[in-house]
Amino acid sequence: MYESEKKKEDLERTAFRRCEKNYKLYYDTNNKKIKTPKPVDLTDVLDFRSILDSHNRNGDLPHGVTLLNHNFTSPFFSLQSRPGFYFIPRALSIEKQCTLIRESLTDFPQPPNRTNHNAIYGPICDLFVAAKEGKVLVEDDSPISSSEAHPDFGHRDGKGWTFTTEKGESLRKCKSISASSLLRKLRWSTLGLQFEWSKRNYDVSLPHNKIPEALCELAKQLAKPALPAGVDFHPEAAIVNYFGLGDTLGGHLDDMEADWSMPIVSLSLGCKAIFLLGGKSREDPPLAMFLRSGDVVLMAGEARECFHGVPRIFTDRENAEIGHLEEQLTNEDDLFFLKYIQTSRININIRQVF
Ligand SMILES: O=C(O)CCC(=O)C(=O)O
Ligand SMILES: [Fe+2]
Repeated sequence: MYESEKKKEDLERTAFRRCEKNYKLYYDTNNKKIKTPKPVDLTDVLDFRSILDSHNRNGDLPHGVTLLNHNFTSPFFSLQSRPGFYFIPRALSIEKQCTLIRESLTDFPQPPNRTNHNAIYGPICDLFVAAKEGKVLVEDDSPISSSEAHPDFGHRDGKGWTFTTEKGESLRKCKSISASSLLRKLRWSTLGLQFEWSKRNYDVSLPHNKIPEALCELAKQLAKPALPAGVDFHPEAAIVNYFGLGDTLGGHLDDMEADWSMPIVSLSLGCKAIFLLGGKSREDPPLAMFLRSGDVVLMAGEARECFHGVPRIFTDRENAEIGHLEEQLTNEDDLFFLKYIQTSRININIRQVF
């Protein structure tokens, strides 16, 4: 057996990996004609919204789950087995969810913020608008003079990529990709201090803007349940994750921030997902829970040492649970946002780095 295969098999032996596989999207191989997802047993998935609703009806709470009620946020849950973890169901109003969805697709991926597309295409401006207008990104072979090249735009070998509305013959000689495919393939963008994925650390030398004021204020408010009175959270960086059908986020730790007593404030938008919260070892069996649009998770203190990930998002009508967004995003201007979010999930997680 190759070393890499052996490593993979070893990895699959961990409790976290087995749990991921349990919830991941697989297709039924028996039916070759229609692609049908394999059914998944969801009975063990914690559902904090229904726990809250049933608590409001009859006062019940499952063992090990605590409900807290401070006056600065909606009611929120903590778990006896995972100190430092907090779940705030329906923390974001529908209007706020819509605003954040719009921003995540327009402003947040704008340079100098970087996205997964930077490595191949350099910085891309106005991707969402280009996708809406049916544009195509083409490699421009003409050498760019140094006066034309923007210092942040990282054009390599004097070549750059530009959007065009041209179609057909003229594009055949160039490398090209449609803006709508690029939008579908957008997996992350980074705000504030830029996270450098290859080094798994922040590169403070990269050009960056501050976290947008409204997002900063929202995160500060939402962080309060995880912090002692009088201690403030200072957002310096955020990662926006974009998930389409079949996309997952593997089990990981976020350990590149200096002060682990500070929470990671994590906002869910769009289609419902399953979130796995493991323990300090990949061998600890994770807890699975639903994350719906508008839910917020905080991970501080000991919970910062817990492996976590997203093995599944649900994009089908019944399970996505985005009816409230469909009712809200009905203006002509919003239809392209709606079309995107009907089959996607967006996560914004906000961090204090130093
Ligand atoms: O998508 C999520 O809910 C979690 C995201 C996350 O853990 C991360 O980006 O570090
Ligand atoms: Fe994370």
